[in-house]
Amino acid sequence: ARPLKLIRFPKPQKYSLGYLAEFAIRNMTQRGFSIIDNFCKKCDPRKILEDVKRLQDTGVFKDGRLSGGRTSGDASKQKTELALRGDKITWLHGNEDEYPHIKLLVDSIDSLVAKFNLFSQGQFVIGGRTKIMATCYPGGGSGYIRHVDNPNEDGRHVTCLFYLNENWDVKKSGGLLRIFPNEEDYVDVEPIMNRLLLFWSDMRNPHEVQPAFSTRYAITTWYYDKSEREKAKMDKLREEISTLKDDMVALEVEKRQAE
Ligand SMILES: O=C(O)CCC(=O)Nc1cc2ccccc2cn1
Ligand SMILES: [Mn+2]
Repeated sequence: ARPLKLIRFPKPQKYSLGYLAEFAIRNMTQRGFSIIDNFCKKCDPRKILEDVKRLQDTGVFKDGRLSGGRTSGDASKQKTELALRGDKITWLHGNEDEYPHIKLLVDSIDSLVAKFNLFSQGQFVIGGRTKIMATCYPGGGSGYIRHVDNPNEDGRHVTCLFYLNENWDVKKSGGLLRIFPNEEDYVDVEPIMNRLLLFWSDMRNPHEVQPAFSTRYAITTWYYDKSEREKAKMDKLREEISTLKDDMVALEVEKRQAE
């Protein structure tokens, strides 16, 4: 694999949302991902970090790996498990008044992504998003093994990652997000304060978080493609109906046996 040169977003002037959306789509179409630095204009990103830390102090962050893989509980394997999935996460709507700066950030990302439909040439239609995920990698070598966000067409089309790490030094603290947009290349993205990273959520962008040795915060949200999401929901309903039918047959058989 060879490192791809990271295109740095030109020094931001007062770009319109329309321009940013067009820039993001153009880059994502060409390279699978796009980076917008100094994304937050209206709010101070340090205030967003304060909100996330207050949220964290309420104790709602859970081990990400518990929702994913299993932990062995075996101390010797702990280091590896930490590198595989060491994130601590919590979900929120993003409109909570107790976290006004997170709300401001989410509203600006929503407004940017809403403009994507103007430039998608019908390839996709953004319709809605998941809840907001606040994540903290507590350092100590915590990372996230290479994965694809949406490998099975669950409807998620664009991953949006907003980083909150002031003066992050990769040499000291690791924590690079490495994206593999194709078989030969990879791209290393530093999780720096006020950086918005967007990429297609499907198989086009396998990615990993390399072990972090300082506390590393981010806010993530996924935007749905309307039709993919509708189909995924329909498939889920069909699955539930067929399970209910099986249950009914089983009950019918039990009833007969009891008679
Ligand atoms: O923090 C970063 O730079 C990216 C980390 C990352 O990929 N996180 C992540 C977190 C996830 C949590 C639940 C389900 C799927 C998930 C996929 N990706
Ligand atoms: Mn991911």
